[in-house]
Amino acid sequence: MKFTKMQALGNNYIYVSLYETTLPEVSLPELSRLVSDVRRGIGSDGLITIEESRQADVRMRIFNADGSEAESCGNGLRCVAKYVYEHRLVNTSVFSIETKAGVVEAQVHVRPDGSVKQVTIDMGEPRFGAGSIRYAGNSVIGDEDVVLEVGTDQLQGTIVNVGNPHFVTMVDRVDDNYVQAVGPLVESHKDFPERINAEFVSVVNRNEIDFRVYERGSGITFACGTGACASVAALVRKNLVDERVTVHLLGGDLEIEIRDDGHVLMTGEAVTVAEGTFAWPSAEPVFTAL
Ligand SMILES: N[C@@H](CCC[C@H](N)C(=O)O)C(=O)O
Repeated sequence: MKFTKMQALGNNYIYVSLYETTLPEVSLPELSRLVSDVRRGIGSDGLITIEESRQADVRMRIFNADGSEAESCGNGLRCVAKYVYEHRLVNTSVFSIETKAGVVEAQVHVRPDGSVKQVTIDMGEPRFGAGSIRYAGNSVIGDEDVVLEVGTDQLQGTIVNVGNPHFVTMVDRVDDNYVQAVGPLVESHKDFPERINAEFVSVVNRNEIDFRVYERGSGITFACGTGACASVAALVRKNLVDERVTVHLLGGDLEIEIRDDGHVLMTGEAVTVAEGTFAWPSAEPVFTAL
């Protein structure tokens, strides 16, 4: 199986273009678990396939490192956009990408040598509150917040659906130890039957925020594009930041803009790390031992 490893702000996936290669006879969740394993596979935050679409110019599917399929992936969308443009699977710099959550628009910023380093994605309009996801709790506050019982603490956060689900909590200062301790409890909280991505954000000023994430199905990652979009959308709704915000993530910065029509625009890097062939037959026995 041919693959490309790409990363965006350190959020790295194995990309498999079904235009150019065939998949081994294994389910995609299994394949994602296998390639994501840094010791027995390749090592990544998950697997992304690039496929033909009936509704858009191309289609992507995203699987987390634990094999669960997500609806969307912001960093993945930017890498897919770079990939399909540079591989001439599209011939315009603005094109559409189908995800499990619907179709979004990508714009690649083409450099003089024809390569792409920066990509903007129009992520569409976010939805807010318990009604925008599968929520099984009974602790709703206002239109968009819920309170979770986490150990002996109560944690208030904003629910935002940007294709996939997010719980955005404000903290005084981002703290990686806190994210490691509390993130998994939020991700798998009983109030979220489909689990959730947990974001911890602190406002630096009206145009900058610090951000950490514990991703559903992948744990702590260096960056989460949809999480950054969800966080800025939540903070704009609470009038705590302006409509253009630089999000400082563990892996670097993302520029997020909330347009007048409510659409969230995300701009940031997309980088190719390696291309190769995954030796599936020799890997198979290793996988079955997992
Ligand atoms: N890292 C991604 C999000 C990947 C999916 C997420 N873990 C989920 O399960 O919803 C991003 O950049 O948005």
